[in-house]
Amino acid sequence: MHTMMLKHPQQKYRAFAPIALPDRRWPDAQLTRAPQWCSVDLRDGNQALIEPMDPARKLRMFQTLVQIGFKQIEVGFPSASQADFDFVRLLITQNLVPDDVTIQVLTQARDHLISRTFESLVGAKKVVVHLYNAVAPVMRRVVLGLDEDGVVDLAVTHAAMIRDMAARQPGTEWTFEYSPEMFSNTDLHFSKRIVDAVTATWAPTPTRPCIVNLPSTVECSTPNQFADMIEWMHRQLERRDAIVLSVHPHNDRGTGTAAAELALMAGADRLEGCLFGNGERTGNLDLVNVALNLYTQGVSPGLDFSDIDAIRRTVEHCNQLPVHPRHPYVGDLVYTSFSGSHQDAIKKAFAARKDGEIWDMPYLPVDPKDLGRSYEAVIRVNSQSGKGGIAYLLESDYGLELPRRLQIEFSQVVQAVMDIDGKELGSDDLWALFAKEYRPEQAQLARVEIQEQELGAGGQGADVSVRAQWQQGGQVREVHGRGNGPLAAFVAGVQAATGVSVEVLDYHEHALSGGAEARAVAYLELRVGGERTLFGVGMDANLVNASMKAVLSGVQRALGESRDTATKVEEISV
Ligand SMILES: CC(=O)SCCNC(=O)CCNC(=O)[C@H](O)C(C)(C)COP(=O)(O)OP(=O)(O)OC[C@H]1O[C@@H](n2cnc3c(N)ncnc32)[C@H](O)[C@@H]1OP(=O)(O)O
Ligand SMILES: CC(C)C(=O)C(=O)O
Ligand SMILES: [Mg+2]
Repeated sequence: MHTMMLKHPQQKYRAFAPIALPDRRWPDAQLTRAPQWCSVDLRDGNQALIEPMDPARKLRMFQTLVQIGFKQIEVGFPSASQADFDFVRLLITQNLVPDDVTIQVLTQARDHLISRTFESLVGAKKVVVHLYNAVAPVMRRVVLGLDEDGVVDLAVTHAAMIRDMAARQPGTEWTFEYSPEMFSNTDLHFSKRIVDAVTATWAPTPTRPCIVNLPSTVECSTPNQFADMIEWMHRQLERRDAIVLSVHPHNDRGTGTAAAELALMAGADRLEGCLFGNGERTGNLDLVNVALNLYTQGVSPGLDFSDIDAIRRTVEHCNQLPVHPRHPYVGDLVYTSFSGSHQDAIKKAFAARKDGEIWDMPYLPVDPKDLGRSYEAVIRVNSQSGKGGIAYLLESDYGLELPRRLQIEFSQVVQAVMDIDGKELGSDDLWALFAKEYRPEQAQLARVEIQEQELGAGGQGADVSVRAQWQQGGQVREVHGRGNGPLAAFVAGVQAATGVSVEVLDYHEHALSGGAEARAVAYLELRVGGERTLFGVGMDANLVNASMKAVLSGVQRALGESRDTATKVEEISV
């Protein structure tokens, strides 16, 4: 019968036993500097791929890692396959490893694999030889068939073999690394015992340290418990001053990043992981995530992700696996807000932000531009959006600075379309909707004549008379009015022409930047027919004409509501 989730999972699974570390110090620690980074993309990442990388992809990955700034790169498991062996040979014989980069290779604690590993390394300048064997009780029991003494002996014998083989190749600068595999599932006292035995064999010194790498081969506890384990080892290990303490988290519980960060707080010096978290099962630690978490705390990670999208494309090509659109820092959607209230806050914060200020941007933990992203995708409009997002797009891409009440009015137009269509609207779509609704340029004004006459001492202001021709629907209409300014005169003319009262309640204007010619836009809030309040928008090279067009835009909209717009527009004539 098909098995189902258990009502009493304690019958099948047991909780991780807490670590006895009442005086733990890591909770008060702060991350103030970057760790040593080691990429294992070409080994742990590669061994988890559906199709392991071919030589061209491996080389591309290696060069990308070098460009990012990794100084330690695990390049393979040379005794496991001819492909891995050949790749290590290629790097060495073609001199493809920069002087400041150390390659690292993995080997099991088995004689023939170690011999083959050293064969692959002939002529290398600097190498980390990484030895591992399983230490967890289940692995001792079912895989190795050894008791604790037997496993310690396995590790020490092969650590000695490595030491001796390295001594026979003095032209290479060697560093040794030991990983008790499945450290996360192993009793701490046994982990300490085996690590101490290995480091006693290697006899590292503070100036020639070895690396002790503690993997959560399978993540099986909360990150605070992993941190307790790391602090325990950090405090208990012998020869600690001659050890670079490394961690190698996997992500089975989805907390690989947290585990790594807390492990650093607990005393680790070095992290192993992969770009964007590729690796066995749910992946290795995502090194980009940790590096950029540090960056957003003001700590330089020493790795360069200035063009994070190019790096993602390379990684996707090499791994033949996509990066999720919501992946931290790099996903397509991670700098995008669809929700109206988020958009509103971002728009206001961008407007308030001054150059050189500390980054304090709602909903954006990092400046997308630092990672080679533009602000274009920061706001995208769908049915969850509000006026702020719509206004932001029209301003960023079309230079329109809509007054607040016009934003509210136009967002209702957009929402009505969204309610029917439900699809995302880009700035081009929004502009098309705006142009259709307000016709800011359609009202063709021609032969505008403005005559101004100063009134005498007893009079007030100026007496202005406006005559204009309005070409609409293939016909030429005349508008003629008088007032104390061109706009007032024009409004009077339109009132006379339509028989409808028009009152200007509010007026905004600005120049439109961009384009060959200077242009202006006018936004008029009008009361038309004594009741309805609404906006008209006009654009023209001439500011006065823009405001006249805005009057026509608003009147057309108001009259178009009660009767068919096209015919009503035709009626607005003298
Ligand atoms: C957690 C990690 O990521 S560890 C890295 C794992 N990486 C990989 O496995 C990828 C590359 N691996 C390989 O290509 C192969 O597994 C090899 C070359 C390492 C070994 O291949 P094979 O000798 O054919 O063995 P196989 O793959 O079946 O591995 C199981 C054998 O290794 C033995 N073994 C496993 N770990 C160890 C160890 N640390 N020390 C000694 N023997 C070990 C097992 O006992 C088993 O031996 P058995 O066949 O006598 O029962
Ligand atoms: C070889 C070791 C470090 C490993 O990959 C693991 O335990 O996850
Ligand atoms: Mg691993």
